Amino acid sequence: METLDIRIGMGTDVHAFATDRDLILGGVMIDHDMGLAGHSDADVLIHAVCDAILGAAGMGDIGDLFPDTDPKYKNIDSRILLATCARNLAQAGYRIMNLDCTVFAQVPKLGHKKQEMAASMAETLEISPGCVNVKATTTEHLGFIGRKQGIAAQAIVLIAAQTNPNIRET
Ligand SMILES: Nc1ccn([C@@H]2O[C@H](COP(=O)(O)O)[C@@H](O)[C@H]2O)c(=O)n1
Ligand SMILES: C[C@@]1(CO)OP(=O)(O)OP(=O)(O)OC[C@H]1O
Repeated sequence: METLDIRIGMGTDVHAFATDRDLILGGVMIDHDMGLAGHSDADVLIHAVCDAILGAAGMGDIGDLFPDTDPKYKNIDSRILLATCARNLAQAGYRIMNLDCTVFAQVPKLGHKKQEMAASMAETLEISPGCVNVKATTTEHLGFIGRKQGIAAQAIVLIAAQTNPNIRET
């Protein structure tokens, strides 16, 4: 007889706006006069998703796997980091049931890019686009986001594994 092993994880990330940087969210280039500062491409949305996946699997956080002191991650496309997290998750015997995310940005407007961001992350994770939802909100001009100093993101993911109770865990 099989039992269902399900786990939940959440992730949060924040990056400051910076000049002379592209703005990339969920692996999608967003047209804006500022990008985000970071060691990698600073894709704050993907970083939150990585942390949600790692959290659900009990695998630490993004900085444990990809330290920002390692030159090999300098300006790296965060989809590569996300694909690594997905691979580690699969190797641990889990699959993603659904992923829900929120981007907190006063600017730019993101409504027209939400589907594209969801589809992009679904493609990288090799899951159905229907399993991924991306939302956006301003903070009504309050706080650092409201002052247009940066963008934050949160993600929550549900993962599941089929386990066989006849196999004793050591
Ligand atoms: N950068 C943003 C932020 C929000 N939206 C869309 O606006 C709606 C809600 O915004 P509130 O700040 O009033 O919560 C919602 O439909 C968001 O998708 C946006 O397009 N870009
Ligand atoms: C992704 C990494 C690694 O390049 O760098 P950043 O782009 O600075 O991102 P952050 O979310 O601060 O932390 C994770 C880092 O280790």
